[in-house]
Amino acid sequence: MSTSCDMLVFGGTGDLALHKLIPALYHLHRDKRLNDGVRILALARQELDRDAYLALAERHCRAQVAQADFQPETWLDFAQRLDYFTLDATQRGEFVRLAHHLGQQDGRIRVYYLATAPRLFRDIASHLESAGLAGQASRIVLEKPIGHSLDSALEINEAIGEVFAESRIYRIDHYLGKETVQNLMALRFANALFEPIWRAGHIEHVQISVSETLGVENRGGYYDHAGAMRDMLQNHLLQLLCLVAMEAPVRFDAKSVRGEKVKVLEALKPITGMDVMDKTVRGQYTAGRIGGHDVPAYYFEKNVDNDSDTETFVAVQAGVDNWRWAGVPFYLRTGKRLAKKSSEIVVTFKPVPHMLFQNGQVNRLVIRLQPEESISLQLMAKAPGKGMQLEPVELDLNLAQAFRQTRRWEAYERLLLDVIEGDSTLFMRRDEVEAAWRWVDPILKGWQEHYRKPRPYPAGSDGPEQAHQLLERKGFRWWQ
Ligand SMILES: NC(=O)C1=CN([C@@H]2O[C@H](COP(=O)(O)OP(=O)(O)OC[C@H]3O[C@@H](n4cnc5c(N)ncnc54)[C@H](OP(=O)(O)O)[C@@H]3O)[C@@H](O)[C@H]2O)C=CC1
Ligand SMILES: O=C1O[C@H](COP(=O)(O)O)[C@@H](O)[C@H](O)[C@H]1O
Repeated sequence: MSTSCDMLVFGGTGDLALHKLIPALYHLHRDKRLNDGVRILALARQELDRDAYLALAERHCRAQVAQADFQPETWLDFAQRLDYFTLDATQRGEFVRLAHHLGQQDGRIRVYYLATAPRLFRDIASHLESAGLAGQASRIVLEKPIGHSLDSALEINEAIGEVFAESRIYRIDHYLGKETVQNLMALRFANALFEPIWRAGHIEHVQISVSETLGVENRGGYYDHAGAMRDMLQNHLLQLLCLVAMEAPVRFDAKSVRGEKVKVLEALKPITGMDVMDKTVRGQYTAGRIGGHDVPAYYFEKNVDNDSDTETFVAVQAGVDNWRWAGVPFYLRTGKRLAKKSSEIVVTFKPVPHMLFQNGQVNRLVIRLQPEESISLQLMAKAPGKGMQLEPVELDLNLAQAFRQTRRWEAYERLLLDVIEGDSTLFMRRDEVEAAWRWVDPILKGWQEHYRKPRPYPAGSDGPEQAHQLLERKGFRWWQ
């Protein structure tokens, strides 16, 4: 059971709040994880009274939560925690009104969740401070992406840091809240088996793929200025890379885990200038078919420029320049409107030094984050019968089956609870975000100078052909 707190969700009428945050809070309430004293206040400019907001939130929550998990009486109970406050976050004066509405804090924890565009972060932090709302018991949660470049991230971090101490800033990356992502740490650091072979001497290459079937939906205005690199790779995929590549932290706490992750980001081999042509692939979807339906090209999506050069797909060959990983390629790829929704980390081991059999293959560890969560190790075994006919078989750990009685938590449930509890282990520290941008910025610059046009790929495919060539050059293939 959590501690009591006021949770203020700026951008409370937005996509993130209605699709992810409110449903996550509902689930926590339903599972009796929220203290009775947790109050939720959604804020946005739209003029709504409390009833109208509750109706809006209920409609979205019903649509997001599995039918079996949504009970009208539980919703009514949960809704007692919920309120709405109309406020324009750019207007300092409105925070005085907010302070009156909230009343005395009396040491009570206040969580400010900024589910708004990053351009509002600075205003919100400074207006909270001038209204006397940024005291020691308050915490601020920032959504990714933090800025759109290193400079803008530095500016945001600087501005927020003037109001909130780093220990009270929670930079969220919801991939870190996913169950299997944390299982990756359990696999690596709670099993002696893997550590001796988790290094360049034994690992041939690593693939991290996050593919989506969705397009940009109603977020074209944001996405067309971001693209796949800023929206996904700079944060989610690099965080996954960190968890694969980091050294064992001394303790499982915020300081140690984040300290190890930042070392990985700092060791990323720079990709600069013309290197982008060899080491990266940008793609943009054209019209195609997904799940039996025709879908339009990216440049026909709502709020997208119709001669947009924004990438909806990116693949990168990264390298981590340190003792453990020298010479091991890390292939990262992510894209929208691909053939299937899946997120996987695939660690391919080197072949045996001398193969005795005709059809031996390498061992692979496949960590599936979604749609189903599983970890499997591909081994070679002899097929029954005469002769040494080898076939790959899987040692399979299906996490949903292994822990059948437990509902799988959504990432936001865990992370919201962590903020309330004051545990920032699964959040990004300032230097991590900046180190990630420091690596990404030269790639974006290289694209501006040498690689402006993304390669087209039909919606429903597995991305542009060039993404396959990126691996084929080294004799590898993307794991399907
Ligand atoms: N949607 C998602 O799945 C994800 C989103 N994010 C990030 O979360 C943030 C929000 O995204 P998303 O929910 O999609 O965006 P939306 O555009 O759907 O929502 C923006 C919200 O901000 C409010 N808002 C805008 N201007 C102001 C203002 N001046 N004062 C107060 N409120 C304001 C809007 O309400 P109103 O106009 O009424 O003021 C609305 O509630 C972005 O940074 C995005 O990158 C991150 C991960 C996933
Ligand atoms: O942060 C984001 O993540 C989602 C994908 O999240 P997932 O949990 O469904 O894998 C992506 O669609 C969105 O564009 C991005 O902003």
